[in-house]
Amino acid sequence: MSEPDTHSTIVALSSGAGRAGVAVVRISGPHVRFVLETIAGLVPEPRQAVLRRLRDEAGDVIDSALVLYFPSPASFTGEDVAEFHVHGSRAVLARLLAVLCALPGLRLAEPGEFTRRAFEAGKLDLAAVEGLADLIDSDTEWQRHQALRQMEGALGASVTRWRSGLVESMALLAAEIDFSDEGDVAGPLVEQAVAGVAAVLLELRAALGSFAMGERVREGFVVVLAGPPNAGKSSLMNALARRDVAIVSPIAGTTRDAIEVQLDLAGMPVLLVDTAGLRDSADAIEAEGVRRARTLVARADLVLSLRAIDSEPDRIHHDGHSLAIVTKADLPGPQLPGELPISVISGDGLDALLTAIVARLSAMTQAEPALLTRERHRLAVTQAITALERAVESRHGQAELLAEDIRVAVLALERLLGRIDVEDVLDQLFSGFCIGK
Ligand SMILES: Nc1nc2c(ncn2[C@@H]2O[C@H](COP(=O)(O)OP(=O)(O)OP(=O)(O)O)[C@@H](O)[C@H]2O)c(=O)[nH]1
Ligand SMILES: [K+]
Ligand SMILES: [Mg+2]
Repeated sequence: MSEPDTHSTIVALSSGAGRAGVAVVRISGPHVRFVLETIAGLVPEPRQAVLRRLRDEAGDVIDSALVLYFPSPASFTGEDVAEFHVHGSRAVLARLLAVLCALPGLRLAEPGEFTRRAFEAGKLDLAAVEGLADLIDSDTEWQRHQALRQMEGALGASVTRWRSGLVESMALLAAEIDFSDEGDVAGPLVEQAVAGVAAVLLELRAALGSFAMGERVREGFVVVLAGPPNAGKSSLMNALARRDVAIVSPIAGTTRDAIEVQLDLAGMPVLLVDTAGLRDSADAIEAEGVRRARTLVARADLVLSLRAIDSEPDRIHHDGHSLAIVTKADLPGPQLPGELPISVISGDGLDALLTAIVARLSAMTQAEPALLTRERHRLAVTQAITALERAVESRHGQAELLAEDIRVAVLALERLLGRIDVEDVLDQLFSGFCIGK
């Protein structure tokens, strides 16, 4: 989106497209009061829903609607905003949008344009905009929880606190530079400034530690099914997904490509991956499948390591990275200590397996949702940490150099909230937004 024009009033369907009981059309900009008078015949009291017939220029009724008015500045975008809650029919929406866009000064919004106006009015910082995007995309409880916290400004509040700590240290250094004689050793003000920086550093390192978790919650924990051919990997995949995602057959080497399915396990987003049975194969395609399976096992958050109960129990691995599972427990055979028995035929052991998976993944996480959720956040905080480490480790006593390192860190942190470099991030983010957000 290049140079958005902010003089027009933007119009969009803000609820999902398609037939529905109710659809919400939202407008924002300087012509909102005029639009309300023209099509609803009045400007309602702020934030109070009124039931009105909406009419076109010829006076024909478009639909009856709940109409809401949010005067500037107390609105989502900071501008005058109105909402029309109409019946969610394609014909009603087509007519209403056509009538609105025919009015002078009105046009359809571009994707993310409401949010962009909110950002530009200072209603949301960039991290909060990202939180809003994640909330709209959230599929599971964990994602909703994390996104909501970010949208409500958790990262923004932390950055503001870190920044003010650093600015205070810079002020101490400025005082030191102004008042000390040249050649002096580090005075008490420098000591105090360095202590302030060290305190912020501690918090930045803790936040960085939460990044892996934040990214996992956004993108899903990767859980990989692995084991020899015919161990029952695809059968378990289908049982956990509750549908026929993967082909199951008694022929060893049935699965070749990795097959992925997204699951919501007790609110936790999981990407479950079925893989080719691990064995040495002369078949080039199967061998490639096995190679891919090994790569997936290496980057998984958790490996479900399967063995059929009627197979030779040669080796068993259940390290911190994997759960040992013995399949086909409805058949006779030896069960090894530490193995979780399951049968997709009887359904035995499946609930216990789900509980075990959730427990394993939960153990990787902390109670608080992560502050950093995107690579952009990780980069900015890493840059700030690098600059501050340089400040406290090697610049003792050199007030000017210290102040410069702190300034670099402050700039990196400001990037998180969008005070600088904002256009690139916004363009990328809003291209993923739907119209009306
Ligand atoms: N009795 C019994 N048979 C099972 C069970 N789970 C899977 N099977 C059978 O075992 C055979 C192999 O199952 P798959 O799910 O295709 O095994 P896989 O590990 O995906 O095999 P590849 O993709 O070839 O590596 C099929 O005939 C399944 O019906 C089970 O719990 N009990
Ligand atoms: K098979
Ligand atoms: Mg398979």
